[in-house]
Amino acid sequence: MSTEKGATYSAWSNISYAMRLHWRARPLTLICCVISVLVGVGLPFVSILMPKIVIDNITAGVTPGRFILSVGAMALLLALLSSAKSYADLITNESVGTISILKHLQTTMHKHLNMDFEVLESPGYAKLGEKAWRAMQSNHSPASNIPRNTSQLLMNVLGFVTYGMVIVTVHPLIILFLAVSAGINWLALSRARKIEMATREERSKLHGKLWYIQKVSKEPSGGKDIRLYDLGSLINGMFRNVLAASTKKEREVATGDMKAHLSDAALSLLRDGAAYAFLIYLLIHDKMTLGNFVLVFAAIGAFAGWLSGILRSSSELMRALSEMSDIRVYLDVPDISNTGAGHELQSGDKLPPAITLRNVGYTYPEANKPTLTGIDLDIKPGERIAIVGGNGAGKTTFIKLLCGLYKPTSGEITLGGVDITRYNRDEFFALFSTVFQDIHLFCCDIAGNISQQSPEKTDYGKVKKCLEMSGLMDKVSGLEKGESTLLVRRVHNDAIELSGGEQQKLALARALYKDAPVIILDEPTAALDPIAESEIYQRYAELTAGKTSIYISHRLASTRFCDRILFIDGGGIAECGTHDELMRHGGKYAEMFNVQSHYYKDGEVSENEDALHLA
Ligand SMILES: Nc1ncnc2c1ncn2[C@@H]1O[C@H](COP(=O)(O)OP(=O)(O)OP(=O)(O)O)[C@@H](O)[C@H]1O
Repeated sequence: MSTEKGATYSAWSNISYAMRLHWRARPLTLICCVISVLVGVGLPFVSILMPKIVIDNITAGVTPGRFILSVGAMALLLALLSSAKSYADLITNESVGTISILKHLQTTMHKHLNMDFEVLESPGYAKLGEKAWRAMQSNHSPASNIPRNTSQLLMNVLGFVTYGMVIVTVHPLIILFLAVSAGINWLALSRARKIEMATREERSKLHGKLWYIQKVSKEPSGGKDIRLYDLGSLINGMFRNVLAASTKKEREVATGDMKAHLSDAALSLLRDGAAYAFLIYLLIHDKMTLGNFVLVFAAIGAFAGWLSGILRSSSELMRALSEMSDIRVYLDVPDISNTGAGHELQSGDKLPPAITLRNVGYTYPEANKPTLTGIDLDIKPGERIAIVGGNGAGKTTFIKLLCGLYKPTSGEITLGGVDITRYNRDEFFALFSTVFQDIHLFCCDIAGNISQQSPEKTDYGKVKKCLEMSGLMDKVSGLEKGESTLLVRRVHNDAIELSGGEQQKLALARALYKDAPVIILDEPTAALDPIAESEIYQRYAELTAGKTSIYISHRLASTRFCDRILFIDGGGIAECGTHDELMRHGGKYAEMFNVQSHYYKDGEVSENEDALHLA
């Protein structure tokens, strides 16, 4: 079962999931777990059997040869079992945590990279991701130890049964007594586990908050504001409060555990004391041989150990299984879009067919009103469209819908008359070259950042051409290693840092390299200096030649070279037409344009009070 919220998996399902994961990665691990179970019970059993055999042999007066043979055989068996245990423990310890952590990291990495963007962005999913991440963070995490937890539980149960049988054969009353006290222990521990489970969700939320605050405090991107606005004490205060709340909850769990263990210790003392007294009574009254006395005496002590072991390992296993559920809930969130075979698309280097929007609307998850509603639009192949509008009008949302990152919550978008959801998601993405406002650089060289390919697959001539067109060539040619210069200093010591405008040029070069039939530029010149910006405007026709282009900008003068301007306002297309048409119409576009153009008079910045009014 897999839903975004509240999915659960049975204990059996989680155990078999973990076992299959280990079996596929290294079958020897599970074989060693089975060996651990058998040897874990057999080894102590042989140890407590040995004194009985020695005493029985002595009291029976066996020959020295037979004595040596039977004791020697036991000693040999002990040595063999002990070696088997060491080997099994070694293999299990070596691989249990490592395998599952690596497998989960690989699977989650694949999930992050391939899931729908809309799902990736949703806050609910991010919380599931944090929970899953915490569940698999270290190789000491319970989720990675399910094979070991399971084998320990089995070993304790097997030991409990075996030793119980030994005790039963000597005197059934003792086992009855031991079983009743075990039941009481179980109840005490169940209470502790209930507290743990009841507080789990809340503890997880508090951990999530701590994690977030820590992340914010160490990210350089927020570091400037934290220092200049003196946010340190505010963030510290938040951290302290959340930490105090988290510690309080953890203490509740620890107190429950402590009470359970105290009651376990008190009961063990009573139970074992009474059982030993009974044994001594049987021995004194000749109702038990010395050999059996030694055996059962030791068995009662060990029996208590098996019992506590069952309680402890079942509690650990339960915890591991609920963490495994966290991981699986995250991994099993389904994609919304079509990732399977889709409707046939024409090859990427031709103009795409017309894109049509009919009554398209979009409401963000958890938002109380739609960001966009009732959008009707026909985009002709090769058309150059500009999108303008105020902050928060929905321009970026519009282009995310258009290129399939979001699925409309109402209406439909078609490409060549076919609903875009019918195309394979990744084939559809291939139609778009995009430059978004937030630019991400990858920890490879400049050429790789542009081609988005390995060096062997990169066309360096094309990289150079795109660098020229985007205006970044001057910078790159001045670097010692040119386009082989590494980026992202966090990863590479010899990497360089690009300024905001240079990053924007690099993003444009990346979009040009992809050379997809639709090019979408979301404020691609916002960080550029006036000369670089004007070069991009002059080259716009060349950059978008033979492509459909969508251009978002707040600089209204820059949209004049587009065939059509869409003015987004009030959740829809409020005005549509060429620059001249919209100016003649005298609506909000014209108003915005006039306000903006007021700043620029014969190359000088107006300093009148209108400017202050607008600031
Ligand atoms: N991931 C999101 N979840 C919820 N609401 C969002 C999300 N992204 C944007 N919004 C909201 O949707 C509205 C439109 O945002 P969008 O980014 O599309 O505006 P925009 O026109 O591109 O704005 P700007 O000119 O400031 O870049 C805003 O009110 C914003 O708060």
